Amino acid sequence: FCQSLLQVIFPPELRFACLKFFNRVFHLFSSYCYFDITEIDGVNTNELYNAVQLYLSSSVSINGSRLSLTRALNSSAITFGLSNNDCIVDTFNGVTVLWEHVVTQRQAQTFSWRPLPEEKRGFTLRIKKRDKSLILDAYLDYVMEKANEIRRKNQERFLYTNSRGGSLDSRGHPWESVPFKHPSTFDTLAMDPVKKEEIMDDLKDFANGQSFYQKTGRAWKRGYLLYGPPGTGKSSMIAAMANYLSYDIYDLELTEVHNNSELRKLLMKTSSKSIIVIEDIDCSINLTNRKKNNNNPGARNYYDSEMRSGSGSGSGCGEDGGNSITLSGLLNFTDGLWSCCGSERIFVFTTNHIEKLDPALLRSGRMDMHIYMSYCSYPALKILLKNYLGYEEGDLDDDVLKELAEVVDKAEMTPADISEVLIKNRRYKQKAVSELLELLKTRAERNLKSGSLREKNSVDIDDEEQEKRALESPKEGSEFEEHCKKEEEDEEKMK
Ligand SMILES: Nc1ncnc2c1ncn2[C@@H]1O[C@H](COP(=O)(O)OP(=O)(O)OP(=O)(O)O)[C@@H](O)[C@H]1O
Ligand SMILES: [Mg+2]
Repeated sequence: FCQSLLQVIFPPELRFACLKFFNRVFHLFSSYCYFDITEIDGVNTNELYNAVQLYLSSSVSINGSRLSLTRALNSSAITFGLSNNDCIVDTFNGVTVLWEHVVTQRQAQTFSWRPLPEEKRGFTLRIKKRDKSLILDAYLDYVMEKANEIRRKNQERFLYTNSRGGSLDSRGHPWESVPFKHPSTFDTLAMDPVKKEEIMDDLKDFANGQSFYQKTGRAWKRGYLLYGPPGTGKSSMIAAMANYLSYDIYDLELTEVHNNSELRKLLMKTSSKSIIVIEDIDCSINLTNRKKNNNNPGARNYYDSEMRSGSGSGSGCGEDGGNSITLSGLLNFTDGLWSCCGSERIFVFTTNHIEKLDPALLRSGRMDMHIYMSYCSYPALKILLKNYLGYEEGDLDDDVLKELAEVVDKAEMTPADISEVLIKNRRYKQKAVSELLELLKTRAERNLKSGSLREKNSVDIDDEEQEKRALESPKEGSEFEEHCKKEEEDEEKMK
């Protein structure tokens, strides 16, 4: 009776209005403001909700008494989250904020274009009114950025290739992908530790250099040229770079690209935080024979004028059977205005023959760092012995180490050759070392006899010299550049 009396005196409309009024008064005098971030915003999923959830997963420690655990599809990690109606305090720029995870049952399903979950989930952010203008925007940006970082770390990364030869998939994507699982890291990479450290620092500086690139007006990208004999770890280095920075890899098969505009489209479809790789660049484009009457009809010649234009050759029919990609197109790809559609990209070219590359590719500013992957040196050998046999610094006899140090440079063996010997005998460590020593000695002797012996220093100098020569050979710019200039002049005349 009382209940129905109350309902008569206070009909629901009146009660609702009262509640609203008290709520208003409360908020007027409260020193806090509240922001609701609901999981579903209208009909769309609210990206910010997912970001907040991920971000809080990095701050919610395992100490919490009740946490929700999730593992997303394709993810390699479990993330912790706030349980229903739990709170967590966070600080940003010295300001404290409170996050609450609010979960309520959804009212009887109203009409919707798509079925909604039974629970209504959202985060409420509480900030002191006086702090709101100070941090809100910057804080939310920070949350989004952190969430992306976590997502990238947890997410399996991908290796993309353009092996379909220009055709698109059902989503209009020219790249095919597989999960990237290469185990190579900078720890497993056998090379001079000082050089390795230098490369790792360079990569970290690049990845953390957003403000630097902005300040200096440079596109946020970096180019590495890896050169050296086969089996010295160029591909392994690329995998290590990707694993170190948690980047995706786009393995660009130039022979599958028909013209420059296709190359540009491929570039536009790459995501940021990725490494774009062109392996064996000297084989992909004919950089040796610079004359038109080249002996190798299958290879592409970037001096051919129709090929250089790229844009006009939509059909992609050059005299070389459909490929009209050019060096200028390639340089535009890495250097031109298109190269910065998106950001945080690393270009890596590899070659076994640096001397075959056009100086236009080597000139400073094109490829920021030239990395020579050398035959196995003594410090690199120590890394291989540690990785394959578990030998630490003091585990091996001093005499054996001395002998190894003496012959390893003279033997000119690649880390790939040496790891073969070690893998074969990995269960018999001593046998592995003695067999390796024998092989190194034989190779060193053979090299001595065949007269190809070079001291380590002169090896380095030779390669550097080779590079220098390649850079210096054209006094007035490369043949390629002169050719371009001449063509421009011809065009002017035609006009
Ligand atoms: N520096 C290195 N450190 C560790 N392992 C190496 C190194 N170099 C080569 N290897 C081993 O040898 C194999 C071949 O190496 P990789 O494919 O990286 O050589 P590459 O320089 O890319 O050769 P290519 O010029 O033929 O492409 C790899 O599986 C790797 O395990
Ligand atoms: Mg390789």
